[in-house]
Amino acid sequence: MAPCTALAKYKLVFLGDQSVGKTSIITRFMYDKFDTTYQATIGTDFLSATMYLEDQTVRLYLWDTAGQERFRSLIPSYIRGSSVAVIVYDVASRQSFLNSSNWIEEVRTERGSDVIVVMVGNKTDLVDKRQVSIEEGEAKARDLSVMFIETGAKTGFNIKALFRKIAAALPGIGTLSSTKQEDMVDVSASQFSGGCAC
Ligand SMILES: Nc1nc2c(ncn2[C@@H]2O[C@H](COP(=O)(O)OP(=O)(O)OP(=O)(O)O)[C@@H](O)[C@H]2O)c(=O)[nH]1
Repeated sequence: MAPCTALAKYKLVFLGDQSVGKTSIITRFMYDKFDTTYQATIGTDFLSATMYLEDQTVRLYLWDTAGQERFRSLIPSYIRGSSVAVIVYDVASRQSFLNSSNWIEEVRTERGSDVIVVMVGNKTDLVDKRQVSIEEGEAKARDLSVMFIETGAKTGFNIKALFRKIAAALPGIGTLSSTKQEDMVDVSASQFSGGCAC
């Protein structure tokens, strides 16, 4: 087994209503693939990614949770210990946007301010079905003091930018002093597949 080098590790939990695109965002980031068939996440899925930043490597543990109501009681245990909470809504579903407040509240209850929260409006390709404008998303994020970005898992729009934004905000990655930190983070991910137990 390879020796463990000091590697910064972070838990990212993906939350949001059923079918907003949590799994699709992760799949696009990890494998650059998109699947139109919907397969509900059962409980939670777990992936580990190594991310190569400008001058350091970090390991991200991605927790892809189920949006379905019947798994709701499990959510606090998934949020526990997370460094980052990614709250996803569907820009074509106003309800999922409204519900994003509840998800953020749940994160705050569990983690207080010890967590980076990113609100993500996904499915930007659904131009004709859009029910939530980017301005509304930005305003809500500002009100709730969380980060914000719109993405399109289907087209790949802003997926790398999302992870770049997260990486630049991670505690311990603050050595990049530029105000444009995000621009300095080169994101590429590979699935971690053993070799080191850390
Ligand atoms: N048009 C469009 N469809 C998308 C996009 N992202 C996801 N979808 C579709 O939306 C459906 C749900 O996507 P998932 O990624 O499974 O959603 P989820 O949030 O993980 O769902 P749960 O596991 O039930 O919580 C699938 O049919 C995806 O193909 C997108 O950017 N654009």
